[in-house]
Amino acid sequence: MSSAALALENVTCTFVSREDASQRYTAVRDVSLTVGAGEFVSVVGPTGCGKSTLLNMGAGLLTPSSGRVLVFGEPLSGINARAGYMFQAESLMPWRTALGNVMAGLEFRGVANARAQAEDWLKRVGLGGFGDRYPHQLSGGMRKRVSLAQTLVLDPDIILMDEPFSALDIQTRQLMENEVLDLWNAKKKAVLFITHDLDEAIAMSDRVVVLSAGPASRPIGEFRIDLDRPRDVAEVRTTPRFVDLHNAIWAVLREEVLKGYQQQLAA
Ligand SMILES: Nc1ncnc2c1ncn2[C@@H]1O[C@H](COP(=O)(O)OP(=O)(O)OP(=O)(O)O)[C@@H](O)[C@H]1O
Repeated sequence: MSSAALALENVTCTFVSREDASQRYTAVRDVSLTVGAGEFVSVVGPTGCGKSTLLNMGAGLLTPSSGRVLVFGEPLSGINARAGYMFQAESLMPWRTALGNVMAGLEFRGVANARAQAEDWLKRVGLGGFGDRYPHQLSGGMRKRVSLAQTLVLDPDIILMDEPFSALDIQTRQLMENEVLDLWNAKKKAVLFITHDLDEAIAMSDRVVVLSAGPASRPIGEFRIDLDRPRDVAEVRTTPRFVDLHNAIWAVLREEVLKGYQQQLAA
């Protein structure tokens, strides 16, 4: 049997409060989640439910309190070297040019033709002529493209994305989503994509997993997205099948979003 690219097996993550060590908070409990090789999986759920916690465990940045993480069948210890990450926050080094940022990971690995590979990836994300610009000389969308090139230039087998486009305006965001889908289509890497935006999750994914509101979140629904590919994220939203899927998933998610909202008000 071929093993999944990434498998979280019965993982629980309990945080100890910094202020009071006797206080504990279980963010996620007994979660099992797999991403097959070449599969695009999104996790949606109310704010604070533990989506980033799951991703961080997959990245090896956080060790589960119980359960385990498997990467292509092997138990993960330490940082997941087969994964590339793209987070919501800006991750570019302000003192390096766009090209310098894309090259950094390759240089760190001692790759011989780092410059040529980085230039190639900048072209692929539509920034061929912008290699010598510094991050502050680029728009928000361009900086995201540089981040994308920075992640993909390392050719990771698993791509972990935590709300990478949430800071962008809707048009730029849809352009970026389509670009990611095109790049993914060409290479078919395993993707774990975290978002609070159900439309985005459906438009991009092969499978959408819904997490319950915290504490002790767990998956409460899983939906296969059988929309044809290639997809245009803006166009696909108008198809009847998309609307059906949206209604079905929202029926599960709605209650949890309301619970999450109430908890925030109470906190
Ligand atoms: N290092 C930590 N120490 C203590 N509690 C934490 C820590 N990291 C996360 N938490 C708590 O765990 C819960 C889950 O956080 P997480 O960031 O995974 O949620 P999320 O679903 O990604 O949230 P959002 O949608 O708002 O980004 C939250 O209640 C958060 O406050």
